[in-house]
Amino acid sequence: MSTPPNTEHILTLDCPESPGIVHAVSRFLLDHGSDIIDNHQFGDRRDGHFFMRVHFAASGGENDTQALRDDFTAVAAPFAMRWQLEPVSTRRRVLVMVSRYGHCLNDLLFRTRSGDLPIDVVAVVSNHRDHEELVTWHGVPFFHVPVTAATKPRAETRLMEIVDSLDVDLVVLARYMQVLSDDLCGRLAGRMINIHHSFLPSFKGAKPYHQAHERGVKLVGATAHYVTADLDEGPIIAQEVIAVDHSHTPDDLAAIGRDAESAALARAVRWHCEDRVFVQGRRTVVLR
Ligand SMILES: Nc1nc2c(c(=O)[nH]1)N[C@@H](CN(C=O)c1ccc(C(=O)N[C@@H](CCC(=O)O)C(=O)O)cc1)CN2
Repeated sequence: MSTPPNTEHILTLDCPESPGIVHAVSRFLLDHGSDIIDNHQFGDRRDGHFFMRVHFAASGGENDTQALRDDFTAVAAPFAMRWQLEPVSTRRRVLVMVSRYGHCLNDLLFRTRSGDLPIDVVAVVSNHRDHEELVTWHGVPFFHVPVTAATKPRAETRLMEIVDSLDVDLVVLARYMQVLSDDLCGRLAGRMINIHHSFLPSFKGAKPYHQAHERGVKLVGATAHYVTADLDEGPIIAQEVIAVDHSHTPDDLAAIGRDAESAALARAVRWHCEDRVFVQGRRTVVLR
């Protein structure tokens, strides 16, 4: 008899702390003939909330994922779990937005092409045409959506048309330099990531490297965070810092900082697409 295929899945859940959560999950996996490959959990004692991410191999094929979901519903209900169960093979559909600075876009496109990031960049949207040739070379659809104060609502409507038509899972602001409306932030809550070019909460807003130079910092940094209506205030996902010194000009700091920006953004995109990030109020829990 041939051995049925093992399909790897990721089960993520969070819920109010309660006795028996781990037992209920492990019992479910045992009852479904699954092997646990990797398991991370965190119980936040401050606010009594529990987080869990289980990587497991189920005995059935991919078409049994819905059966697993149907059965897990009864496990989740008594604990009021928020949960998700996805095959590891699911590739998230990502739309990248960029303005003039293209280093983060270039890094994401390269990491995707090389297989380092297991995502599909399904579109790039920009308010400028500077990076159209690079995007087209990668075989990715490029959408030029110009923005002015007067046309911003129409530009955001066009963006959502593209997001919906391409079934986008995640929007990544790769140095996209336009403030997005409260409405758009609400519609993409939890699935839009921005890279801010400073080690937040230091140096919010415009020209953070000039602010940092004025302050005489010895580290520059970058912060990848979920986008909310409050500029640069969204839950932080990943950060990166690089040492600098008194000899560096603001332009030097910006050049040095570009590596930190690309590294922090790629890490945040990876963790989000691997279902490792949980938003808890103004913070995140990252199970890695
Ligand atoms: N609602 C939000 N929108 C955006 C966020 C956010 O957190 N919430 N992050 C920014 C990125 N960003 C800093 O990282 C940033 C981008 C743009 C501006 C800004 O003042 N833009 C001006 C236009 C500037 C220009 O045309 O060059 C504006 O929108 O009027 C500040 C911070 C992305 N959006």
